Amino acid sequence: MVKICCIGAGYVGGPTMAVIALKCPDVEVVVVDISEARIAGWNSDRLPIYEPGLDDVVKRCRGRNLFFSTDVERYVGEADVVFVSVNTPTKTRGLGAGKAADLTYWESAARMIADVSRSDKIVVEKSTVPVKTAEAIEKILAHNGRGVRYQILSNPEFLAEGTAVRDLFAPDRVLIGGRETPEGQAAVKVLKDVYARWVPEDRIITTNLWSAELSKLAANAFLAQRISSVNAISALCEATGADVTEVACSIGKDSRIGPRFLSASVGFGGSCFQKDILNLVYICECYGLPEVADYWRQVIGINDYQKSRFVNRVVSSMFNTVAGKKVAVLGFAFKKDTGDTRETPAIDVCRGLLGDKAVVSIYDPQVTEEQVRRDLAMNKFDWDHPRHLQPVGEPADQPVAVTSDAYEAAHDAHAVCILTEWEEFRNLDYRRMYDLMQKPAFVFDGRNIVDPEKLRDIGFIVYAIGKPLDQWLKDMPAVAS
Ligand SMILES: NC(=O)c1ccc[n+]([C@@H]2O[C@H](COP(=O)([O-])OP(=O)(O)OC[C@H]3O[C@@H](n4cnc5c(N)ncnc54)[C@H](O)[C@@H]3O)[C@@H](O)[C@H]2O)c1
Ligand SMILES: O=c1ccn([C@@H]2O[C@H](COP(=O)(O)OP(=O)(O)O[C@H]3O[C@H](CO)[C@@H](O)[C@H](O)[C@H]3O)[C@@H](O)[C@H]2O)c(=O)[nH]1
Repeated sequence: MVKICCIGAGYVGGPTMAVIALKCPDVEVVVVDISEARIAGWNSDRLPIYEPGLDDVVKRCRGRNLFFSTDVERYVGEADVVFVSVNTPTKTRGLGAGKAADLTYWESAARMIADVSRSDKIVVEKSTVPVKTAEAIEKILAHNGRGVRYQILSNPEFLAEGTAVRDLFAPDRVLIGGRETPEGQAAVKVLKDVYARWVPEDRIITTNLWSAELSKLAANAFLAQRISSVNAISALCEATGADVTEVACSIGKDSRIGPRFLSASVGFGGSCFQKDILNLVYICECYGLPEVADYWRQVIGINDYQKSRFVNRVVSSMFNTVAGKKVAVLGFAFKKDTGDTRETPAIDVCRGLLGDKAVVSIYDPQVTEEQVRRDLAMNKFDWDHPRHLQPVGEPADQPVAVTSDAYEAAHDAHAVCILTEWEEFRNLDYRRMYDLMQKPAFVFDGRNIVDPEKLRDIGFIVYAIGKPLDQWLKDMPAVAS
């Protein structure tokens, strides 16, 4: 029986291993982590991450062939296949600060594997890493190996949060990169046989190590580029009277373009896109490709522009000042169906509003008040370290409230900003909201989930990303002066 151990019980390690355990009942899967709180969460009735369908998967195999433990060394030592799914944050200091991947956690995991291993192992890169990381890991293991033989595989993860279980059950593809030696190919086969238990063979792609590592960064860069492209067009729509939803639908009908990932928004967030593109930019610079680096950097540039453009619209529409005005923020997670707030556009928007002295009232069905305050107090990129190691500043004494429903957030507010596309925000009683609010009452829809015309009929002044502007906004400058 193959024994699997996964180092890192986070958004990737937890769900991925739970699905492997479910689909391979004869394989023992142990997920280990240095964070006691995380492991305690996985062993409890309240899992440490919110992901639709995950509770059920974990309940069906936890204690049978799926285990969560802090005894990292024991289970790594016993495993045949060790997945490494630890944080790979953006460096905040030193060479490559603000761009390069910080491989501290990866390196310490690799050194620990070398320390405790007494039998040959396949080590699988599950974290997203710079191209050529496998070479560095091989060196660490080879120089500390005491005769143990290792094969390194790259098996990047493509799941998206909110749909992780669905994505893992029916992935578009599973990618496995390995050395092109007989030993390397034998290791690829071991991992392929695990996935082949439920993934059709034609969806399991095998490549060389560097192609697999680079494909992950490239896939995220392409996805983020689509969002920045449609967001760039959204600004032009507002200037011309075109409607970005109609434009996206029209171009998406071209089968060469396709309809998905063309929703204009307040900006993309999440733990991956920005980090991985910065990583790609840094790699390009290191290989002497500044033009390529600049090309990808601009995807982030447009994303930052989109977030500040949204704040500018709010401020300029409200007579160029939000000082002392209550603004309700609906949604703080970076997308619906997750409680994850890493790099969420809501942080930048709230900071922008607070910078203009607004009083902000936030409601999100899955994000706690503690998390909101941590996020608003945290420095850029610090969120991507294991939670118990995150340097968190004292929450500043800011005029921020976190409410338990949308109506409470909107009570007495001058404006509502919709920043996450939660289903419940589509179905709010906007007439009731309007009655609760100061007048003129504004809605700024950063996700295009409300019908602007219906809200205008109620009496709201509505701004929706990339949609024709109503007269009020046409009369205001797009950029606050
Ligand atoms: N979140 C996603 O949707 C997603 C999808 C694909 C790939 N990825 C990549 O996967 C990796 C992990 O992402 P995540 O979202 O699961 O992060 P996460 O922060 O949720 O989980 C990482 C876990 O690793 C643990 N850890 C760190 N160093 C450790 C060590 N030396 N020993 C044991 N445990 C250790 C941390 O305590 C943490 O619980 C990153 O490289 C990320 O870019 C993430
Ligand atoms: O048309 C769209 C689609 C997405 N978004 C935003 O883009 C961000 C990222 O969304 P999504 O990609 O769905 O979620 P992630 O969980 O960040 O997943 C991405 O990042 C993961 C980590 O690398 C990869 O594994 C996934 O394949 C990749 O989709 C979110 O803020 C979304 O709201 C838009 O604004 N418009």
